[in-house]
Amino acid sequence: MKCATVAIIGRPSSGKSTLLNTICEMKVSITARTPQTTRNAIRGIYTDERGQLIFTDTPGYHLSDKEMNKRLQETAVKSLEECDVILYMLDAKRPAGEEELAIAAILSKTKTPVVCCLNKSDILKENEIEEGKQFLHDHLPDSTVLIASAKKDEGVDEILIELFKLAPEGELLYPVDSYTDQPVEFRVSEIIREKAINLVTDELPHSIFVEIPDIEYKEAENTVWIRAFINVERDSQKGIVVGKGGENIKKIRQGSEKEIRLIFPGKKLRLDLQVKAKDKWRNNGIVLDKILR
Ligand SMILES: Nc1nc2c(ncn2[C@@H]2O[C@H](COP(=O)(O)OP(=O)(O)OP(=O)(O)O)[C@@H](O)[C@H]2O)c(=O)[nH]1
Repeated sequence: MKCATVAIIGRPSSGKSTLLNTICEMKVSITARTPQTTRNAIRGIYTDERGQLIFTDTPGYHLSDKEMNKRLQETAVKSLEECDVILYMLDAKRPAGEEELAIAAILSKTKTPVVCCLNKSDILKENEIEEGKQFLHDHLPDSTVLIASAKKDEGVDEILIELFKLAPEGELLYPVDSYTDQPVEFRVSEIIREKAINLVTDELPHSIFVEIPDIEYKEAENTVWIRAFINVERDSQKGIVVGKGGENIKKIRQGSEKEIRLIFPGKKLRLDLQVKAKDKWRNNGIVLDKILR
């Protein structure tokens, strides 16, 4: 049996969450059109007859001094030091800039083996593939390079083959039917956050975080009752999330309920959603500690 922890790293929007979801066949990490939507080191677990791969989805590596971005980088680097294999995702559609060089520089210094994946093959042109390969050859000559489309599930089996090749021998760390070890509150909050930011993506994608103060199972009614707060930074932003006549919040609720039900099969669901303003939570250490666990 093989068992490995795999850290997925890459620039924002390179497709890390999409790949994790394709591999784990269940929503474990939110995906969005806006970069930097992944804030935590999230785990997805893949198990088959070869063994188990435990994935950490690092936040998109992003160069900036702001406290939030600094924390995101710390989380990313920490996951690299603790894992058995690194899976480096590149979106070769975008030219390699300063951020890509910074990631490659960090990876070239680690002793952990690196598998590189040129992602979005479904939309890549031949010259973009060649440029991506050249970049990796120049900066990470010892790493394996694969080409895949996380979205279309093409080349993903080859990624698994390579990861298992590099995985050390070991017993399974999680039961065979697990696909994540995230607490239920966190998964629920991420589903709601995804629905919210995808609706108000241009106005305030990074101003939103979701808190779940209560999840209760009422046995007599066979109902899971969830209370959730969608927090924004200013009072004036509340209306954007709620939408005209409540249309946005309705869509957020409906979209979220559909996915949250999958977490509680056979049970009824009641989701109470409230939008609140939490002043400048992005520069608030206590709030950051809470959401960047
Ligand atoms: N065409 C195409 N689009 C993809 C592919 N993989 C991901 N995308 C899209 O790229 C965007 C970003 O994908 P994510 O999976 O959220 O990217 P990420 O690397 O997790 O982003 P962060 O959380 O910001 O670090 C989404 O719109 C995805 O649908 C792919 O293989 N092909």
